[in-house]
Amino acid sequence: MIDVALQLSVSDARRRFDLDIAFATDAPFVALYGPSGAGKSLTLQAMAGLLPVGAGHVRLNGRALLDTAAGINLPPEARGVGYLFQHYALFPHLSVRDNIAFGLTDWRRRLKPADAARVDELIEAFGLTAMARSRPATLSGGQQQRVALARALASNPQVLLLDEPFTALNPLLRRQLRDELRAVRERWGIPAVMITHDLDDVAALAQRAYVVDGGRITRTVDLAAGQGHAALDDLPAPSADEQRRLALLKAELA
Ligand SMILES: Nc1ncnc2c1ncn2[C@@H]1O[C@H](COP(=O)(O)OP(=O)(O)OP(=O)(O)O)[C@@H](O)[C@H]1O
Repeated sequence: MIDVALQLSVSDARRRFDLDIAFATDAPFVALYGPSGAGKSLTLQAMAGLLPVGAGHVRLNGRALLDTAAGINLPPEARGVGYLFQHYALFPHLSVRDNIAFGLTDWRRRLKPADAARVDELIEAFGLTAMARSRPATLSGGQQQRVALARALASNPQVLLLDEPFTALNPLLRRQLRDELRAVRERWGIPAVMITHDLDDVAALAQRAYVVDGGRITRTVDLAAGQGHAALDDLPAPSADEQRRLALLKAELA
C-alpha cells in the first residue's frame, strides 16, 4: 500500500506553486499523468525525501517515511526508494557498472560481496554485460535507460519512482522498454509510481492513474485488466505548447 498526503509550496522571487496531493492505493503500478508544470515531479521528489514538505505523510506498506504530525522525516537514503530521474542523470565520468553500483559503494567506491553480486545480476538482467565498463555517453538511449533503471533497483528499494522513464526514446524502443519495465517490476515485485505524458504508457503499464493538474489530483482512473485505452479516452493530452513553456520556466529557474 502506498499512502501519500503532501502539502508543500515552492517559490522563487516571482512565482509560487502550491502542491496539495493525496492518494492511497494497492495498485502495483501507479501513473501520474497531467500537463507540464502540474506538480508531478514535485510529488515524486517529496516522496523520495528530496524536498521539504509542509504537512503530510508518506507511508509504504504501513512504514512511515514521513509523518509531519509525528515528527518523522527519514532521509532519502533511509526511505528505500529507487528513483529514476528525468533524462536519467547518469554520471558521465563513471562506467555503467559504477553508475549502477554508485549508491551501494563506500567512499572508496568499494562494494560488499552481496552488493557486487546484485549489481552483476542487474547488469546481466538488463543486457548490459558487454558495455559494463563503458561510459554512458557511448551508449544508445535505450541502453542508458536500462542503466538508469538498474541503478534505481540496485539498493533493493521498496518502491520505484520513475520520472518520465521513456521520454528520450523513439516510439519503437519505447514499446520495447515498456515491456521490459513491466517484466522487471514483476520480477523484483516492487510497486512503481511513474510520471508520464503519454497515454500509451498509462494504458500499457498502470492499474491506477491519477490526473494531476494545478498541484492537485483532479481525476482518478482505474484501469482494470483489458480495459486499456477505453478508460483514458476522454483524458486531455498535454499540448506541445505546454511542454515548451515549462522547459523555458525550468531553464529560468535553473
Ligand atoms: N524550486 C522551485 N521554485 C519555484 N517553482 C518551482 C520549483 N520547482 C518547481 N517549481 C514549479 O512548480 C510547478 C510544478 O513543477 P513540477 O516539476 O512538479 O511539474 P511537472 O508536473 O513534473 O511538469 P513536467 O511534466 O513538465 O515535468 C511548475 O510550475 C514549476 O515551475
